[in-house]
Amino acid sequence: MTSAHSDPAPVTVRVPAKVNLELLVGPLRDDGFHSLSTVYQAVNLHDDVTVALDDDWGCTVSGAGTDSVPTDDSNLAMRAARLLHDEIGLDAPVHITIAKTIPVAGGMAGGSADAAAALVACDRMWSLGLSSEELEEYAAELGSDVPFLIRGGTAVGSGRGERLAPVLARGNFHWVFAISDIGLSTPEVYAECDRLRGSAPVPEPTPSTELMSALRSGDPRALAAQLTNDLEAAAISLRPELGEVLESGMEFGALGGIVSGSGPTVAFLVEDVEAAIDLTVALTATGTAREVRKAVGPVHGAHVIPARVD
Ligand SMILES: C[C@](O)(CO)[C@H](O)COP(=O)(O)OP(=O)(O)OC[C@H]1O[C@@H](n2ccc(N)nc2=O)[C@H](O)[C@@H]1O
Ligand SMILES: Nc1ncnc2c1ncn2[C@@H]1O[C@H](COP(=O)(O)OP(=O)(O)OP(=O)(O)O)[C@@H](O)[C@H]1O
Repeated sequence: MTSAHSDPAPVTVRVPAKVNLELLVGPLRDDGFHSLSTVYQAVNLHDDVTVALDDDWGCTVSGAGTDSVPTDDSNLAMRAARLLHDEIGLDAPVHITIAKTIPVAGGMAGGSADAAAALVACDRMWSLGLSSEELEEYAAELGSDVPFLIRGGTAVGSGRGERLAPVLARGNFHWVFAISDIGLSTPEVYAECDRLRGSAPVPEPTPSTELMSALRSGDPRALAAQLTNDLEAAAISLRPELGEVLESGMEFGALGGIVSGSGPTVAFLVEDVEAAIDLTVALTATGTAREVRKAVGPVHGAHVIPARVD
C-alpha cells in the first residue's frame, strides 16, 4: 500500500490583514511589551498559506516585496507549524507555501497573519479539532497580533494586544492603503514612542466609548473622526514623509487617515467604493505612494479554502 492513501491532503488557508482603528499605547511592562488597548479590524487584503506533508521542513514565499521574508525556521508560519507539531508530539515535516498580497513589514500584520493561517491549516491537515480558544492560545505564543488574525472581524485587544473581546460593528468600511517601499521595524517604532514620551507617567489605556458608538452606527464619517494611533508620531518621526502622505490623502478627499499599526502603510477611510477608486487614482497619479490598494472591512479571520490549482 502506498502512503498516498493515508497521508492527509494539503490544506490552504486564506488570512486577512489588519488595521488598528484605535491603538492606545500604555506603559512599558517588565516583559518588554507595552500594555495596549487597541481596536482591530480585519480587511480583505489576503495571504494564502498552504501546508503539505513533505520529507523535510521547508517554506516557499511568493509575491511582491517578499525578498526580505525569511524561508527558514524564523518565518512566522514555520514557527507556528513547528509549535503545533512539537506540542502534539508528531514526527511529520511540513512544507509551507505562502502566496503573499499583504504588504511586508507594513504594519498590517503580514507575518502574524501567516502564523495564524499555518495554525489553522495544520489543525485541519492533522485533524486535531482544536477549538478557536485553543488556537488563539497557541497564537498568542507567536505574537501579540496573531490571535486576532485567527478571529477576524472587529475586536478589542488588551494585554499586549493578544486578549480579545468582540465589538459590535455595523456595515462595511472602505479603506485605501498607501504602501511604502521600505518597511518599519515594530520594536523600533515602540522604542521611538517611548523616547518621544520621555519620563512622564503613562496611564493604563482603555477603549474609547466614542469609537465604540461610531462602529455601532456604521457611519464612516463618525468612525473617521475617532481613528487614533499612539504610534503615529513615532512612525512619522522615523519616516517624516508619512506625514506628507497623510496630508495628501486628506486633500484628495479621504474622510480620515491614520498610520496603520507601527507603519509605514498609511490607511485612509473613505465614504464608499467610488470614493476608494477616486482616492486610489489620485494617490497613484501624483506618485504619492509606490503602491495603493483598496480593501473592505470587516472580514473573516483565517479560514480554509479549496486547494490552489497552479
Ligand atoms: C503594532 C501592532 O501591530 C499593533 O497591533 C502590534 O502591537 C505589534 O504586534 P506584533 O507584530 O505581533 O508584535 P510582537 O511580535 O508581539 O512583538 C514585537 C515587538 O514589538 C514590541 N511590542 C509589541 C506589542 C506590544 N504590546 N508592545 C510592544 O512593545 C516589543 O518590542 C516586541 O518585542
Ligand atoms: N511569513 C512572514 N511574512 C512576512 N514577514 C515575515 C514572515 N515571517 C517572518 N517575517 C519577518 O517579519 C518582519 C516583519 O514583517 P511583517 O509583514 O509581519 O510586518 P508588519 O506587518 O509590520 O507586522 P505587525 O503589523 O504585526 O507589526 C519581516 O521583515 C520579516 O523579516
